[in-house]
Amino acid sequence: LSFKFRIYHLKLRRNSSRAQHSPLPAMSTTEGKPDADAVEEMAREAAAWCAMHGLVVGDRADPRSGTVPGVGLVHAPISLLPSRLPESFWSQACELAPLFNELVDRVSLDGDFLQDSLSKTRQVDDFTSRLLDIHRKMMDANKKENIRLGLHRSDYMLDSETNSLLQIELNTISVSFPGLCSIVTELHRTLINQYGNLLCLDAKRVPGNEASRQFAKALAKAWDEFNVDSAVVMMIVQPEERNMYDQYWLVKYLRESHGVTTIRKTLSEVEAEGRVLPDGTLVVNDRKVTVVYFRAGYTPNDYPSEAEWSARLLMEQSSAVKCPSISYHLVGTKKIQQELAKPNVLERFLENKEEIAKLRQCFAGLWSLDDEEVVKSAIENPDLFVLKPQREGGGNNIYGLDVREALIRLKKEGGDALSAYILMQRIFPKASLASLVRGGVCHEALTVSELGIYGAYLRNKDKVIINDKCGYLMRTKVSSSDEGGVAAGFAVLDSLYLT
Ligand SMILES: Nc1ncnc2c1ncn2[C@@H]1O[C@H](COP(=O)(O)OP(=O)(O)O)[C@@H](O)[C@H]1O
Ligand SMILES: N[C@H](CCC(=O)N[C@@H](CS)C(=O)NCCC(=O)O)C(=O)O
Ligand SMILES: [Mg+2]
Repeated sequence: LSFKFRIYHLKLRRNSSRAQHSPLPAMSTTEGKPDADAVEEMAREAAAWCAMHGLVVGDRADPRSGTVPGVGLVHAPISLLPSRLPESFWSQACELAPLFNELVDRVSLDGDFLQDSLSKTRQVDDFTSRLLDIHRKMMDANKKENIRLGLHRSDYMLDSETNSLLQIELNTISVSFPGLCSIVTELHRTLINQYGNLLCLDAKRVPGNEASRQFAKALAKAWDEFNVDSAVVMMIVQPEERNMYDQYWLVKYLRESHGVTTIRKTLSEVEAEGRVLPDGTLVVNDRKVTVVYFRAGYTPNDYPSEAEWSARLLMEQSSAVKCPSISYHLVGTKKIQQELAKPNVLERFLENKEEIAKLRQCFAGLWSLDDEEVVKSAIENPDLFVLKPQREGGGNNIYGLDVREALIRLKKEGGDALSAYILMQRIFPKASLASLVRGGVCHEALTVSELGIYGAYLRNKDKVIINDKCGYLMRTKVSSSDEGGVAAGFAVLDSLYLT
């Protein structure tokens, strides 16, 4: 193998001196067989490593892969080597994490701002309307959440037009991959150590990634703050969940590092088995629950009947720490993202001028559809925009010519139809070659990446116990795909190589 690599390496040196902005050494160049062999060898090693380290997801080919743990697993879709990012943008993204954590908490306390900002949306978007109903009930009951836990992920793309790091969105509910992302970093460090000297790569340029342990620690600290020893953490999950191993990593660290027991329940199971005691304690299946961690409940698909809505309300009414609370959930909607980008709005929630400037610096163009001018230019240049409904979980955005059609249709419909959406500047990251491995098959593609920084925020009344970045998720997708998404099958799990 080393002989092959030497040949490959020499070719690589010759190639990379030619190609400008050469991405990480493309694991296979057009010439010569050996490169393909080398790549295949690495892909096999990587896939085997994934299986042995729990970097796995349910295999959609196996009907039981989302319901029976340990059945129908396949290695998580991965890139063979980490994607590169200039260190300055990495530092900028890390610096923003505690600022966004604090912003979420401040905005969550302004119930009127949330209700008013979403008031027109609720006229045309039933899902958002149901969330607002629960929020309104809590406001009317003057419900206070003294212990507040946020486990967020702020997603960014590096816009090649402006060479600036721009926020795609801030997720405040059910952020995926805090478990698996840490293992991808380990995989890449292992592969670089094994092959790096021949590829002139240095594993130390792959930043550490403790997301799984730090999220488990934040959940455990929230459980500590509530201080009921016999209580459990309850993870709200979907009836079918092929990403269950990402979730089980948190369960494992909660138990092994913090001695905290987690139970997994669907919304309908909570409706059937849950109740709130007169003192507000949430009891499910006779277990006291002091922390509810939502890995479901972020999409209308999670509420197929009234049972799921009453479960959501029951938990909100209880004294348990909700991660997220209904307020934190609403702060993470795209409409609020767009409202916060308006002039002088951040100043309503934060005092520090530098921090406000840092947040604003990463905002892409964001507009409501009340803005006639912008709607007009989006109809004329649809490729420069993304049209977004108030939905999470991937697969809901509108791109390209569909933006024009949708806007013309919505304008014809008139009324508040436009208020269900926001318009966002389309961000164009630079494409680079990468080798992707999915289902044991390795192929090279032109890709773009999206960097997510995890953040944890834990507060008890006016004491901020945790406000920190907690690792990162790099998702890499073929550059031809508008939407992306790992679960959706377009993106792979990646990590970072700082340049
Ligand atoms: N402004 C944008 N420019 C380019 N791509 C975008 C933009 N907004 C979203 N995307 C792409 O669409 C995907 C989903 O969009 P996002 O706003 O994150 O919705 P969701 O909440 O469903 O994840 C992103 O991961 C990214 O690949
Ligand atoms: N199955 C659920 C999925 C939860 C989910 O979709 N979360 C959103 C933020 S709300 C998200 O992080 N999307 C990026 C994932 C991707 O790229 O595939 C889970 O894992 O618990
Ligand atoms: Mg997203």
